[in-house]
Amino acid sequence: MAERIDGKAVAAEVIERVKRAADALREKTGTKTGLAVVIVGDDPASQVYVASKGRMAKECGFHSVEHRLPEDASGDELIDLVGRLNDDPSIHGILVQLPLPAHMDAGRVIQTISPEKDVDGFHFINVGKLGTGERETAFVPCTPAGSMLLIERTIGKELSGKTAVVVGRSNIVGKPMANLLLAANATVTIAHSRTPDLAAVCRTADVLVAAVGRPEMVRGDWIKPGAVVIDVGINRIDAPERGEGKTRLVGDVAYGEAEKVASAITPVPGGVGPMTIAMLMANAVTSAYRAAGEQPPSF
Ligand SMILES: Nc1nc(=O)c2c([nH]1)NC[C@@H]1CN(c3ccc(C(=O)N[C@@H](CCC(=O)O)C(=O)O)cc3)C=[N+]21
Repeated sequence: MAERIDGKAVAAEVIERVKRAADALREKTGTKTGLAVVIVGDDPASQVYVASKGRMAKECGFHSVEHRLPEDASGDELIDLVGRLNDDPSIHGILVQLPLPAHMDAGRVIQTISPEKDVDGFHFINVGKLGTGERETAFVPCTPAGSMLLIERTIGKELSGKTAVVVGRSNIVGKPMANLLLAANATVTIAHSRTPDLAAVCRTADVLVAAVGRPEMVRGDWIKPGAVVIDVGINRIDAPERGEGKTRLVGDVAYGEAEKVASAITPVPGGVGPMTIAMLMANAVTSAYRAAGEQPPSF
């Protein structure tokens, strides 16, 4: 049976280190790490995520602010708010919760966030820095950064000689994940919905990262025996066996099948999800260190 990679436990360790780093910075320079989360509309899933980000930020001793705009706010109103946060020296990290309402151009909004405060790592400047290996001053997107930390904890930092397959090519997960694996010297393939014989490609992977957003798409026989499997998917599906109208979370990997083949695998929930939030806190305190002219710790 595969080892179950405990993302919740690793995330708690990261949070502990963030808390200590934030305290140390405050003692040395008086800088209190400030994180602003902006949410537009009242999508219930987004509310839950934003609430847990706020809770975690407070736990880290941050100055934590939440800005809520109505569903029918204009793109310009949101951009004005981002501009004020850019100019506010008490704020070191800005996160605009995605998805935004359809009438807003999310890409345009993200590019108005100051790259120095872009703790999601979605701004072109940060994307370019990651792509060119300029890690010292970049922000790495939280989900790939957290996934990478789980891989390091499981098989180490050095992936030369290993084959990695990332299923999914989003700007938020797939592409930055591939860049991180490449930087660790893995031989990397990015596969996606139009890849012929996806199962055969996945079977080449010593490290398999599933980020497609399709419940339990990756089956047990897609997995190379002994592979490390990172399941980024968070899919809410109906669970009538739990009672009328009940739902449950599943990943992009059929866990029960995969754990019989893999050497290690992340569960859903309790795997990559908690790491995403922990890395957001790590990016925020890193930003505060940079703003204070101090060398941030590594997480
Ligand atoms: N600008 C922006 N940045 C984001 O990082 C961002 C976003 N927008 N929009 C939404 C997605 C989703 N996301 C998650 C974070 C934590 C969990 C998490 O902690 N999940 C728990 C379970 C949560 C539950 O029970 O629903 C787990 O997997 O164990 C999940 C999803 C961040 N996102």
